[in-house]
Amino acid sequence: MALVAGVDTSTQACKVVVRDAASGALVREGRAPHPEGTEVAPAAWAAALEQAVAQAGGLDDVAAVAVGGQQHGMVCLDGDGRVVRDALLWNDTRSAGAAADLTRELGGPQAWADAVGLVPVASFTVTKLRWLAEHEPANAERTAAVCLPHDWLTWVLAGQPGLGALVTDRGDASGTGYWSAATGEYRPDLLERAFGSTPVLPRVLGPAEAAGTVAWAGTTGAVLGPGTGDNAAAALGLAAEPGDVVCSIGTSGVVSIVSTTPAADPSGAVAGFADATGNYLPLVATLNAARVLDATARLLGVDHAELSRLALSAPAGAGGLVLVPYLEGERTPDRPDSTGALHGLTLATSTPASLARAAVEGLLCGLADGLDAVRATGAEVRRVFLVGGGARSEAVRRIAPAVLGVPVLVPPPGEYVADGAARQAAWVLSGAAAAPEWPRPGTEVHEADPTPAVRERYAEVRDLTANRI
Ligand SMILES: Nc1ncnc2c1ncn2[C@@H]1O[C@H](COP(=O)(O)OP(=O)(O)O)[C@@H](O)[C@H]1O
Ligand SMILES: O=C(CO)[C@@H](O)[C@H](O)COP(=O)(O)O
Repeated sequence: MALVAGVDTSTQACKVVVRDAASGALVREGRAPHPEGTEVAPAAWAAALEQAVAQAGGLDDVAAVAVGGQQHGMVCLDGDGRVVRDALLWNDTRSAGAAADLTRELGGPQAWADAVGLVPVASFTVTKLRWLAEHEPANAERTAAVCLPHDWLTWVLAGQPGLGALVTDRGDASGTGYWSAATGEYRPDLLERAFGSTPVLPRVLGPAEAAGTVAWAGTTGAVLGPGTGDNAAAALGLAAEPGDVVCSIGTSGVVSIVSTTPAADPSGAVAGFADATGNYLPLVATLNAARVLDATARLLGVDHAELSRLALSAPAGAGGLVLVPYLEGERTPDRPDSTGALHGLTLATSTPASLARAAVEGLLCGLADGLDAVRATGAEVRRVFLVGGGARSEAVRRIAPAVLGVPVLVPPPGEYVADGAARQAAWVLSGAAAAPEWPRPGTEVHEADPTPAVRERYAEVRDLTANRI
């Protein structure tokens, strides 16, 4: 029995699954937390990987490994392969001004959508590089190569074999802002425009192209997959097909759709990413998802089970209470400096149940706007899967179909990003033309009468927010 391992180096934690390459059966798993914050030393990801791998029983008997990871984070390496500064993560908003400058300088949103399928916002790597060039010129000067969290961890697993050996894949490259999913090419001119020079970039591998072999922490020889961004990995883990939407409620809220055609949305709502199979993955992401539930539970002094019970005990619309959940600023819509807001407080709505309901509905309204934006690109939505830590909430699972206005398919709680990475590893190992057919996770179907009034009231107030001080 050949075993494969999949890693999810996500925002809040590192998760590892070991699966049977032929059947996909789960054999062992492990996880370890990542540090808080939007600026993180990559060494912390390597340490969490070691811990999670140890918990998952090691990699000695594993034939192939691949890494899925949080997208967009800027990892800068010097000429000797040392990390230049802490990585700026996808949810770090300090480069919002750089995003606006870059957009203007190239001639506006349409020019960026045409060039690389996305319009710069603070999340994308290209804006972080502009920020670095402007604010930390000495660090920019020392930067000999730039890569993403999953690229870096793949390179660490390979034994850090020199900058020329850095690799990435289409899925993650498409979130940089200097690689086009439509053409499959880097745009060094855009990198030069943003950063003032063109550091070494990872080679973009095909979906099942080997990235070398593991030489790490006493383990050698396992084949390395190219890895991919977490959302492309989740789609692969769920065996999503064209028209399938994956709605993920993790640190980020994501609505992505597998598509046979690239997207280029000049409104900036939908980013024209690639997937991990050779297709495309138009995607909307918000900065505020599961942590809105964490924060509301903390405010109310309850755990997630009680928050869910409270939310379900209140009526749809929470009696008019609306939580605009921009607790970390927001990316879609582009409100990097915004804060959250509570509208509609009355004596009647000043209850834990109303607040719990408003929190669940607020985060889901952001995702429903995302689903609308995906549809507005012309994409035909076939099915909607709901995954991520937030989908463990019963209230989220039951209220989602009402707010989204479609039935949602909820697979069992699991690590679908790590599963997708494991499936990619099995694919690379097999040398076959397509990923192995592992049994699809069964899904629970949640249906509910749509509640458009909830979205209408949310739309009335979502721009009425204060900026942070
Ligand atoms: N039962 C639950 N109800 C609501 N939120 C939950 C529940 N269980 C976990 N979470 C939240 O889900 C988030 C983690 O989800 P995950 O998809 O693993 O995130 P990420 O991939 O960004 O690290 C955390 O914020 C956690 O508090
Ligand atoms: O920025 C994006 C996608 O564009 C996020 O999806 C990040 O990739 C982080 O995801 P999670 O840690 O929430 O899974």
